[in-house]
Amino acid sequence: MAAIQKIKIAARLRPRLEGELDDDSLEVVHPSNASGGSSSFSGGSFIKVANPRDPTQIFKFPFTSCYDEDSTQEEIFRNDVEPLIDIVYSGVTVTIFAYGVTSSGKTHTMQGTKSQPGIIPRVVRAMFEKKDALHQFQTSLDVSYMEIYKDEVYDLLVARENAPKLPVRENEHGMVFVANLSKFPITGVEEFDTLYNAATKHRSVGATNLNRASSRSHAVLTIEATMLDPIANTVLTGKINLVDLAGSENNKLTGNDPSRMAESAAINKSLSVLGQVVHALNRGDSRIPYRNSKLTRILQDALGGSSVGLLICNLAPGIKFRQDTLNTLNFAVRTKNIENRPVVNERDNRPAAKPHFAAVSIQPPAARPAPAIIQPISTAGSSSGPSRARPSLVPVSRSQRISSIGGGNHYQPFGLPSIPAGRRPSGLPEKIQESEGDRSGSLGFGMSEKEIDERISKAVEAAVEAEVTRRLAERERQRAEEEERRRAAEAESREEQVTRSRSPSKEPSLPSGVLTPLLKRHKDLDDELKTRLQELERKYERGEKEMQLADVLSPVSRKKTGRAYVALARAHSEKGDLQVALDLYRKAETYVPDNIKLKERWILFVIHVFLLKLSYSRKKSDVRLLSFPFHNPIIEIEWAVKNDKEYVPTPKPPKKRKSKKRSKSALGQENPDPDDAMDVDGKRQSHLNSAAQFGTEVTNIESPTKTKRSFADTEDRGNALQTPLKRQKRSALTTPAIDSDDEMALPPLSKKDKRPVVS
Ligand SMILES: Nc1ncnc2c1ncn2[C@@H]1O[C@H](COP(=O)(O)OP(=O)(O)OP(=O)(O)O)[C@@H](O)[C@H]1O
Repeated sequence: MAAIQKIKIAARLRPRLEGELDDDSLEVVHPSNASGGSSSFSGGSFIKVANPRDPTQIFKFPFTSCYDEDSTQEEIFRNDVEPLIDIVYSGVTVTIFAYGVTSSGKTHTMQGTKSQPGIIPRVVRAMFEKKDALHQFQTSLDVSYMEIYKDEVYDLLVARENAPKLPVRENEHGMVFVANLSKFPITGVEEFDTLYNAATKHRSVGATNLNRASSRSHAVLTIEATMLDPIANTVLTGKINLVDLAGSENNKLTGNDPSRMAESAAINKSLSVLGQVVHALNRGDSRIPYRNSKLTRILQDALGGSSVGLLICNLAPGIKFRQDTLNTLNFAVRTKNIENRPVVNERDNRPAAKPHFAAVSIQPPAARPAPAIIQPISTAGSSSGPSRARPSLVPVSRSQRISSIGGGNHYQPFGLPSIPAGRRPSGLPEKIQESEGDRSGSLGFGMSEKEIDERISKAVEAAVEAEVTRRLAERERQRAEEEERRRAAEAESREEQVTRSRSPSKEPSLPSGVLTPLLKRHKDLDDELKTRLQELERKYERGEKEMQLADVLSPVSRKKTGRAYVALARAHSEKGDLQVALDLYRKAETYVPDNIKLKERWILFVIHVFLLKLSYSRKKSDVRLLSFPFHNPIIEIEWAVKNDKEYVPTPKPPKKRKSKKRSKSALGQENPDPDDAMDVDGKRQSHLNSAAQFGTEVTNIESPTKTKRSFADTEDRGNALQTPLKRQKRSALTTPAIDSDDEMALPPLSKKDKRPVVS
């Protein structure tokens, strides 16, 4: 297991700016404070914040380094940053990032001013100083600088107008990099300053209420040190990423205009993803959402990866920032649990031995090339308990070896190992060499190079020939087997056919002549079935279309269409086109399937039509309405109109006898006997009762204030036969209309319609 390095956290409180109120909402407490010491960053210090909701409650955030408002750039650099330079020169990637709310002093800490240079210029100077001390290496430094603005990556070292959006990619080893990002070699501090000052002007900066020069992007400056060991012919590559994050913003405080708002949204989103990544790493999630923003993708190696990390939390004083301060501190608390597994990036430049596999025939096999290593090489005793850090996914090719840092505790903040003597620069962690294959490049078998080559060619030819022959033979065998199987199957099926034709049929044969009418009947049925099916399909398609149309309409349009269909249905029912009316009600229902009242009315209407049809069919041979099975004047009028007869009202039955059973059976009866209906008053009455009862039920569920136009109603109005027949017919057949106060309802009945029944 590689040694685990937790991200180190440093908190820095900036001094109050002009116009900011003096309050003690935030305080940096050092253990030496009590004893009157002056140390501003010794261990054991913490940040003290009062709970905004309950000021009596105090939160304490202990960090290894806590810097108060009097701390200097020099202090921070010497204490927390300088030790990391040696780690960079050991071939490890180091990432320092400044995090905090807008105007909390991130840029001041990272970049600083001419009079108070920040971490970046100090790191560069220190890098050059160290480089000059590394006599045994041929060291070169390169710089690259990018910004992530609105989740797009731009090269800050090229003129802004020429800077395209750069893609973030992953190499074959799973390492994330920014494609086409320029990298400039730097030979001295002045050269760097010139480049950096020019690049800084390209960075997106804007004025907000809180900061006159607020960074609108995240900036990542990388100094890469390449150290060639000319004797060992190996190359060490160390990097330091200096990240000045844009600050989280509260748009109420910043007073951002729309363009600033868009920037702010991008900043806040990427910072939120950063928070999610930190949270996920803390929980030990299997999926870390690095890919959710460019910022986290680029910082992936620093967060749970193979680099050493330092997070500087910048804090702004004052109640105004208290909530943001708490957020920053909470973020810091989570981040300090993130475990990285730093690895040394070393590339072996020595030429690899040729894989002289042909030599197998004449000598024991040469050592095989070392396979790529996905995990850092383990260091005994370097693991400290169960780890939640992701294993580094940086694989190492044969010529690139990675060693983990572990063991001793040379650098206090990161617990790095002590420096071994030798050609290594002072303070560099020890590499663990993996076993190498035979690197001599010479077989030394007493054969000339030419002879070996010839042998190789022969061996290869022979091997290829043998392989080709083997494969051809194999294919031939498979083909023969397949052919055999096919023939056997064919023979089997032929045999089966012959057996079947020879053996007498088990089914008894029908006498001639019987089959033909049966077949004919079967065909007729078949045709009928087909016609019915087609009809059904047509109906279904029509319904489908209606449903599809209903699906795309807005609820209001659906309601309107449904209402229109109801109106049409009503018009048709008035005309007596009951079938059409039925269809239209059905359509209306497609548009307003949830309208229960429409459903109820529709059911009543269907029953009504059914009863009507039933009565007509019964009356075909009878001219007298008295023989009508139900005491239903509407139907009687219908019948009279349709048959051009005079309407004679049926005398009221002497007494209503309730018989649930009969009534049920009457409704369910498919072929009622007309004579029964004629002779037995009770039976007729039961039909009537059932209908009336049904109508009453529906009426009961409606509001008593509503106009009730149930089936029972219809009957009452139908009783008003003394009115002209036409109106009676209309009022009777409009029965299934919907309540007037229903959304789908038609206009309420006129007063005339409602007038009392005249008997
Ligand atoms: N330690 C400090 N000493 C003196 N002045 C400071 C310090 N820290 C910050 N400032 C001042 O506070 C102001 C805001 O600082 P800075 O621009 O660095 O904030 P920031 O966090 O980078 O803001 P943003 O996220 O908006 O870019 C600047 O005027 C800066 O000079």
